[in-house]
Amino acid sequence: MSDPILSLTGVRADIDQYHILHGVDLRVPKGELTVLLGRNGAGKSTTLRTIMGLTTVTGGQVRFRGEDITGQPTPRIARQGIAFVPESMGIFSLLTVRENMVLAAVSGPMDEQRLNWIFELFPPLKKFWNRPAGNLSGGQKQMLAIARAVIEPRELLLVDEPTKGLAPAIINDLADAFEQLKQQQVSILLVEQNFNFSRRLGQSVAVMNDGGVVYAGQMAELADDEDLQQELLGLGLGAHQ
Ligand SMILES: Nc1ncnc2c1ncn2[C@@H]1O[C@H](COP(=O)(O)OP(=O)(O)OP(=O)(O)O)[C@@H](O)[C@H]1O
Repeated sequence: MSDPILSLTGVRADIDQYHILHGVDLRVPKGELTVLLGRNGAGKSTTLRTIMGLTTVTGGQVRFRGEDITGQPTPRIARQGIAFVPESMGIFSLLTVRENMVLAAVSGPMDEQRLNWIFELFPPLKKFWNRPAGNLSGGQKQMLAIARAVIEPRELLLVDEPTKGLAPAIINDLADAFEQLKQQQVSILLVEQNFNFSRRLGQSVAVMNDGGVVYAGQMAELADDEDLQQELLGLGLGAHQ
């Protein structure tokens, strides 16, 4: 396993008065796609939000490229090179695809070469460039959300459940795009519930339960071990999503 670009050690975090994370240990290897799995309410979204400085950290450490970023303000964490696509996607429905992208390029005009790379990753964005984002399909909106996150170079991409509510054909297109991001050695931490999507893309995997990581390893091992899947995720034989 290569060096981690991101590591969490014993991270505890609260939302309001609730203790949600109870000591999360997680390593995201550089240049790989890591999937964070777990049942509903296990703490996956909260882990992403905690990395971005959006919860109250009460213990432990988050390190990015070896530097301690625990509890830093969110804009500073983003500027250091972490992009975040929340489950709500954060796109502007009334603005065109182009306007959404222009707003995401906060450091200045969009880099044309990078934009062409994004069009290769997500052809529908080029096709619907001057259409309101609200008119896009669910999968295309997800593509726009990811495109906004990577329009400026980012070393680590956090994506929260991109397949949620998408039809299988669209999930397949999205998986193709993630394959390409992987080939570009973008480090990615993906929260997912869809095990087939996860096993196709994931190199490393961590499984959460009740605010902590209960399993971490290579995805190939978990994908081959149906008993372990059943134990950790409640997936039945042949009943993968
Ligand atoms: N704003 C909040 N106030 C109180 N509790 C919250 C809040 N947000 C999340 N929680 C609780 O924190 C726990 C972890 O939630 P989280 O959303 O991180 O889980 P998850 O693994 O991402 O699951 P899901 O796939 O359902 O989103 C859950 O018990 C949830 O009810």
